Amino acid sequence: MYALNDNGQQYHVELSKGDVGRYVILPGDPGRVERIAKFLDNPRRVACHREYVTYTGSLDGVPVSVTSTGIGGPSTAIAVEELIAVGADTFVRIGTAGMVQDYFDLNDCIIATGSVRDEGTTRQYIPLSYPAVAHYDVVDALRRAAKRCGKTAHVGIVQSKDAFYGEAEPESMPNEPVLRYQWDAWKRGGVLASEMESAALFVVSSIRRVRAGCILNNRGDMDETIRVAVEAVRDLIAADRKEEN
Ligand SMILES: O=P(O)(O)O[C@H]1O[C@H](CO)[C@@H](O)[C@H]1O
Ligand SMILES: O=c1cc[nH]c(=O)[nH]1
Repeated sequence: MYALNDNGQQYHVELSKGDVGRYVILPGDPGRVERIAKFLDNPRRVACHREYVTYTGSLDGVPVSVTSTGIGGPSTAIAVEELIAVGADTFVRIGTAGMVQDYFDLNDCIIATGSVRDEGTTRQYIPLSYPAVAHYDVVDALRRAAKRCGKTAHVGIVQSKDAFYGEAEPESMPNEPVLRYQWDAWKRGGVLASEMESAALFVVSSIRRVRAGCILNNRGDMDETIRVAVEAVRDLIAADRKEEN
């Protein structure tokens, strides 16, 4: 099912079984991987190919990895598929986002419970009536971790799109009336923020029966958001350990 390169590694992420833990933190930006990896014990770079940079370290003695997804659904779906193929089963995306609602403080973070599938990748997996939802375990772990870290978190639906400039500069698009109409609909519907990867992450994860969640940041301190995500992974590790024993 999965494509391998000449070294027997996953074709795009260049990883093999044993290179990553079951818990993987997923930033979009490859430049954010090392910054997140510094929160792990003994992090080391295990792969770097295209937009996919991977570090593996540990938390509480359990292997945890960080892999960048690149921008958008296509590269995210590939990362998630290939990470699952080498043993990952729990994902936490850490990303930046534009705020749809205007009542947030710029320091607040967003925890996604689901995503509007306003992108093309997941339509190639399953009809649009299938929801893009985060896994309850990960949402709950993120929510509790934010509280412990003293970070205000808004929990709810986000939007995943393909065209960054459709959000950033709709006036430059022939499709401007539709973009504005839709943005207004998301706002009235309570959508919290707009980004580009969570729908692909949630749909692929649901279909493959693994767990995924997502925490987003606007202009706030990224290290604070990373700390929340790392705390949430610690919680998941502890809860999984308890369940296994
Ligand atoms: O900060 P990351 O994780 O890359 O996420 C957001 O930033 C990029 C756009 O600038 C898109 O990938 C969007 O989803
Ligand atoms: O406004 C923004 C900021 C980050 N990412 C987005 O998709 N939109």
